[in-house]
Amino acid sequence: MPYALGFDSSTQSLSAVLLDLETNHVSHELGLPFGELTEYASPRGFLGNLPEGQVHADPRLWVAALDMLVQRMKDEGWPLHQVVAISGSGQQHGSVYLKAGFADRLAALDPAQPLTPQLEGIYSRATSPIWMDGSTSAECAEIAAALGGADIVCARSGSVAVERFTGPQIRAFSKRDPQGYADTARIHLVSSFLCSLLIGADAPIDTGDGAGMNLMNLAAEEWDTDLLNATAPDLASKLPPVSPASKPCGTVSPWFVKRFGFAPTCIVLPFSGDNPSSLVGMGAATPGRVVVSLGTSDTLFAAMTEPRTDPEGCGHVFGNPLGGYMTLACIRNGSLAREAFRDQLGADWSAFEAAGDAELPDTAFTIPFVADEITPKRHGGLIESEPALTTPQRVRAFLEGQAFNLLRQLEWMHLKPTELCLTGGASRNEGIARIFADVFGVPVSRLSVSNSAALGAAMRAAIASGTSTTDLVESLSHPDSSIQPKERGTAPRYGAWLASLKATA
Ligand SMILES: Nc1ncnc2c1ncn2[C@@H]1O[C@H](COP(=O)(O)OP(=O)(O)O)[C@@H](O)[C@H]1O
Ligand SMILES: O=C(CO)[C@@H](O)[C@H](O)COP(=O)(O)O
Repeated sequence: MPYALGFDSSTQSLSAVLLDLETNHVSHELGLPFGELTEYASPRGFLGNLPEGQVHADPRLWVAALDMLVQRMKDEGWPLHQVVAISGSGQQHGSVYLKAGFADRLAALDPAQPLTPQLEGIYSRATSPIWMDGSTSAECAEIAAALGGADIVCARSGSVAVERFTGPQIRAFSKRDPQGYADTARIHLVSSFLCSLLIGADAPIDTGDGAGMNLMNLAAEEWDTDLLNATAPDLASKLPPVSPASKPCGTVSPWFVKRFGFAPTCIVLPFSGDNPSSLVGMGAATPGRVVVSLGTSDTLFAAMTEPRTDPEGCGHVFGNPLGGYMTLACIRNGSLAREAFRDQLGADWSAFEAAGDAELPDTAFTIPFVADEITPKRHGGLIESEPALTTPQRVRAFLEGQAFNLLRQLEWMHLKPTELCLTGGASRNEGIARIFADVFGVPVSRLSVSNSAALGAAMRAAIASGTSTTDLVESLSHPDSSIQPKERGTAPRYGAWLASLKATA
């Protein structure tokens, strides 16, 4: 019986989904929260105590997690020898810096030894900046100036120069540590780094995740020489090639074959970003379905046929792994802000469940930016309009504020959804899902598979091995029964919220 396997390495965990290709159903699912790997001191997947604005992760954590997760899959009896195709995805924008000899090291791995120690000393930068890093405003301005303006960077790459994007992060590294940059022979995204481990060679960067770098020419689907030159010296030689997500880039390496029993013929597709991969998993790669992902970040995305950029400069165009483009807005104050507010209230998630039933006065709203926000750009600081609300009301106002901020993205995206598909860790909370239905004024649905990014990766692998996309979407991306919005809308509060948001600009 053939199987397709998908991985997803998001901010806080690595997960895997195995598809049975005879029935087109999920046969196995497993997740590994990075906090379990205590030696990396990253309970949330990233390191603490860095200079202001910098958020980095230890790349060895991702390597160790891959080794550990596949070992668990083997121990649980997953039919790894019957897997015919694998793909995966990674949190977007994060980058890994490697010395010369990375590919040689991968090719010479000893299957009797774990992965992490065999890659010691190969990193030219000890830590990897991730999407939460906001420390590169100066570099964004320099790149925009070199290209002749923010609008030119946006027209070419799909986004204005953005602090968390890989190009500005590479420029910052080349300025802060010129020797470390000179010692770097290869720069990978989280996605292409993990794919490299799997194939035992340098993997390409796919057009979905590649569009989140401010380095790829969106129309040509190739590195943009002017953007490369504006970013850092000799950058072209340090990047792997760009590839469509659908073109196999190798087979599983001997290390995985010998250690875990994969078939040497099992093909590997380029990994993509977690959001592009989730677009596939949610059955939204064909325009029509609008997805909200409530993971560490909150994102709203949809497929689109023509690239449409955000006049405010916060939204993005990425490649759609199944062809064409996708539109995306990313909110930094997602799950970690919900957790901080929950803890501030001394509550637990049941208060968020209960908030679905709370009623609010028309004047009550909350600007829910606990930490600095990127969409829109604002300094952190919670603003609650009404001092005397109950806990369920305060939670409702907070969640409505988060939903309002995603709702307003529909305008520049020119989207008018008739339904919203929710995914991500917080989407399982019924109260949160109900509030999103009320704010958007449309029914909300969810999939039974919780990790839509790993599912999308497995679906991409299945498509490459000959399964029809339509059959997969029909079997796997069929939303469950939907939550209907309440009759009484949230419109008056939305107006007050928008006015307050403008006033804080
Ligand atoms: N019952 C719940 N209610 C609200 N949020 C939840 C609940 N369970 C998990 N979460 C949130 O889900 C988040 C993790 O989501 P996930 O999609 O796994 O993140 P990522 O993919 O970014 O690693 C946690 O930070 C947590 O706040
Ligand atoms: O920066 C973005 C998208 O542009 C984030 O959405 C990252 O891709 C992290 O994703 P999650 O871990 O929150 O799923």
